[in-house]
Amino acid sequence: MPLPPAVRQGPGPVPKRGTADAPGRRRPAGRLSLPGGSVSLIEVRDLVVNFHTRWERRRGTKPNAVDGVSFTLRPDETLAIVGESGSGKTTVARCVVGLQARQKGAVLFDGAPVGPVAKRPPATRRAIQMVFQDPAASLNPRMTVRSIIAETWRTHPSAAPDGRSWDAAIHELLADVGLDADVATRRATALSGGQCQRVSIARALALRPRLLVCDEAVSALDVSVQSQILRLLTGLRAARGLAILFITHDLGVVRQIADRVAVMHQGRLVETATADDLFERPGHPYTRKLLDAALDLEGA
Ligand SMILES: Nc1ncnc2c1ncn2[C@@H]1O[C@H](COP(=O)(O)OP(=O)(O)OP(=O)(O)O)[C@@H](O)[C@H]1O
Repeated sequence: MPLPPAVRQGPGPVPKRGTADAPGRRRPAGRLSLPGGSVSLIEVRDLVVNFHTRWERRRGTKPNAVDGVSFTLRPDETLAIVGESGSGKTTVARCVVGLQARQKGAVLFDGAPVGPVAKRPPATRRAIQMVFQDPAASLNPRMTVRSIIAETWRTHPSAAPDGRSWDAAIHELLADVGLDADVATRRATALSGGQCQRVSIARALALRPRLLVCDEAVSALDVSVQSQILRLLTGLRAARGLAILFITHDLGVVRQIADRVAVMHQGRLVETATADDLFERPGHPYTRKLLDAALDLEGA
């Protein structure tokens, strides 16, 4: 039995059905105004994704991995998507980045529909960068950190530093993520998990993105390093005017980083609220269950 959507939003007035965060209404493509007059950086509209085999499609009994998900993300906010394992969070994130095909729905960037990453204009590809769960695995072990960052500029020459040396720009990026300049000459295999994740973030920042999609980006790190990386992301967001879409199953992480939270359950988005509202007044029974489970874990 599908759960009914309970959509709330703040700060500002509760949106009526049909505003950018309310499900169920289709709008023509174009720039999208949110309540409060700002424009959405990302709008995901009625997204449906499944991994059915032909046989499963014919039987029509297996649920979709993502089933009619809609949300918006403002250019300067951090939206966390939270939910238990298998609820569809990563699939939504991969659709936003263009790494996952969809059966239905749309992803709009700056008001314009965007498709698979290979078909996106270079400027859009640059603007949306992803930081993955396993920092060591997402860095080529045979390359130095310098080469890893320089490679992004070879792929996207328009993002390469202008009028100064690449080494100087790489050292500046490393400083921005809290790493010493000598890390540039090391390989990922000679770095800690936290250092690798900082390098992954520096690599993403090298392309001057407008959106960072972080998929369980701190799950593989121990708790103290998690907090450092979350503080780093919060600082970078403010300094660089970034939006962050943060995928996590961990409500403790949500509390540290998110402005707003979207809760997914069995492929559906069941509640969207400000982080404060969600923790103080969870609106949906599934959200309450998640919060209770997190409290039980804390108390254990
Ligand atoms: N490539 C794939 N092929 C087949 N099924 C897939 C594939 N990717 C995801 N799924 C299925 O889609 C559903 C949603 O998966 P997804 O990875 O998006 O969930 P998630 O909430 O991110 O879970 P987790 O927190 O464990 O990563 C799951 O049932 C999963 O088994």
